[in-house]
Amino acid sequence: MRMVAGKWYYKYGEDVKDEEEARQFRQIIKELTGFGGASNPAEFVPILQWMDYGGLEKKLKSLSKRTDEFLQALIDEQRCKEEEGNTMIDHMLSLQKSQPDYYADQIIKGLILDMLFAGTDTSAVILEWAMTNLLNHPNILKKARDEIDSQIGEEKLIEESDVSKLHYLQSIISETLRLYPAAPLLVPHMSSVDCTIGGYDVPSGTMLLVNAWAIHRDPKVWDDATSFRPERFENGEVEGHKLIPFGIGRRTCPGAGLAQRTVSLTLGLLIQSFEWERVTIEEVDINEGSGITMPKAMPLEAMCKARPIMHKLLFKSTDDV
Ligand code: HEM
Repeated sequence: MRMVAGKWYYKYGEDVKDEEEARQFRQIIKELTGFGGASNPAEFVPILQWMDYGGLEKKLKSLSKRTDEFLQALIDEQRCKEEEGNTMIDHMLSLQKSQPDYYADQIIKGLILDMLFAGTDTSAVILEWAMTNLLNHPNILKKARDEIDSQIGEEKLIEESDVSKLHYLQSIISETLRLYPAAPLLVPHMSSVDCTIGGYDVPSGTMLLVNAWAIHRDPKVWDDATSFRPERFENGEVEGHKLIPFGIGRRTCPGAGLAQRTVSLTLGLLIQSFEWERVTIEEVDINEGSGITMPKAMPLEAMCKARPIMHKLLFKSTDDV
């Protein structure tokens, strides 16, 4: 939310200007993510729709009203400020002046929600799975660290523009997205006309789910399908559409490039800056929990200590002061 509205809602202390507002936001996000993973029986048994089975529709309507009011208040607050800032809302409000029909408040609120839901948990989950697999495969972690040390050196931290040089790091991310796609069933689609898919007749208006998780682990499509082996991506492009963590076609994820850059940069910095170890001799648990973005069943715990580059850079920055 710092990028979106210039506010901290998850940090405690002096950076949180309004604790009540932060509490409200955290509550809204908690409820929205909870509903994101909920399945609604009424979508499969239409008769349940008119009796609002489980009260889901009523709860969602009340939550969407609170969310809408909260986001509207944020937009109004930014609009009333005398100085124009550098947040996402500021930029969209300035576009609203030149294109008022397109950048209506309703669209701005939708874009904020997109950023929050489609963009944050997905990237965080991928990072957690990548670190889990690196801790379970210390040889892969070492190879990634060696690549970073040889390509970037020990005098500076990785920057976004360096990521394209780190091919092995990117293979690790592709392999993580293959085995642990953050949206394992992509996003539900609906057939707009009668069609045939894989020999099955599908009437128009049918909900279609693509099981990317199963495609990514299909032994007919991948060698040694269930092993974590980033080397399989080292020779460049993957043929066909067998790797689809971001979907394909017109509704493919528009944040794919951003996600790949932020995940690569963050993972690269974690590897470059710290030595990582498991907290026990046993491998880190790789069971999948439930939820729309396929989290780990058990949150990752790991030990780390700063690598020499951190000491060097920290002392350098103290010297500069
Ligand atoms: C590792 C991170 C991410 C993964 C795995 C991911 C995956 C996906 C998938 C599978 C879809 C559905 C594609 C389909 O319908 O077939 C999707 C849609 C979408 N994603 Fe992402 N995403 C990620 C990060 C992001 C980020 C960072 C943003 C924006 C900041 C974003 C914005 C969106 C939006 C707006 C849609 C809906 C597109 C539409 O329906 O036309 N995603 N994403």
